[in-house]
Amino acid sequence: MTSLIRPVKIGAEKTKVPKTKTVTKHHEFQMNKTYGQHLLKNPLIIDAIVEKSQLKSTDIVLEIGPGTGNLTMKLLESCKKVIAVEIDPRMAAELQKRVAASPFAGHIEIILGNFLEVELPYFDVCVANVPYQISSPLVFKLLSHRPTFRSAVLMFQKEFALRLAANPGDNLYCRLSVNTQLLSKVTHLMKVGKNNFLPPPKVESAVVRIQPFNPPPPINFVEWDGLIRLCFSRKNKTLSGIFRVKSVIEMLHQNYKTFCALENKMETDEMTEEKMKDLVIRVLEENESLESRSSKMEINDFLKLLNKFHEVGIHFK
Ligand SMILES: C[S@@+](CC[C@H](N)C(=O)[O-])C[C@H]1O[C@@H](n2cnc3c(N)ncnc32)[C@H](O)[C@@H]1O
Repeated sequence: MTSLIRPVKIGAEKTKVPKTKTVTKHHEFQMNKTYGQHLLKNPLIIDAIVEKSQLKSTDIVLEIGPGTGNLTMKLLESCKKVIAVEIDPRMAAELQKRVAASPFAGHIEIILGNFLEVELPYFDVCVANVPYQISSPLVFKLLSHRPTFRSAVLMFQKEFALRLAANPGDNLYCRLSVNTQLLSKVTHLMKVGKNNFLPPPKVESAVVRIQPFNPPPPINFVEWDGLIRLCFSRKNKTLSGIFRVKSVIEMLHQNYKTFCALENKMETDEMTEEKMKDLVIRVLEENESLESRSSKMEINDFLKLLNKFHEVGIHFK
């Protein structure tokens, strides 16, 4: 359930049996591990995140998972308003109390709910130490939000952050890297050690900046992701090897027939699986991609390839 809360209704939602008991400056809380509750306790890291966010005094900032407000209080000093989406009513209540006792009482809106399910309002910048367990859907929810925001400065598990920012040839270059970098510029900003959190997580962390391209590229993301999913199914295999597999040809043949039906084109009896295979290999050959491996391909290489496939009626969804 999504609701705008003021005042916060404590106990509106049941929380799991707590695992870790943590005392912070403001309260005694029992942290809920399923919500990834690791509060930022180092003020220097908090200051660095706010500084890297390059906020304007007129900005509306979206914070995902404000917790007890350690980052929120700093954000409030640098912007017009913070909209904070928090799933745990105990955290939301604590935040509400903390802000009410500060000069920023009228500058916060708390949305109690699951970030992945709430309808997001307008915001200029997103800043958050996010719950790591929802990192991937969180990024794509932000990137599909309209109107496009200016930038997001986000703390993730280190390996996830490195994947987001990875370049062709890097070990961690993957589907997540190309899908994110198709839609935005990703910059790695800093590493953050476990001991800056309370309680410390098991993994190291890192902060990245994501700046969505505005306007977004005019690409059918379902088609794009279909191609990318296939190419990265074995990222070190040649495209020729990937596309010759029988199940892949069957899938592309089926897509071809569906596409013809949807476009009211004559169902071509002549298009057999054998011919589909020849067509696919011809496209790869003409595009000089037979020996290409996804692990080394740039975003533009994939875009060019997708266009070539579309030109001959080959679709990925
Ligand atoms: C890593 S803690 C960060 C807390 C705080 N921002 C800080 O840095 O001290 C993640 C926060 O996200 C909240 N959270 C977890 N899952 C969420 C979800 N799906 N939607 C919104 N908030 C969520 C947790 O309750 C917790 O407050």
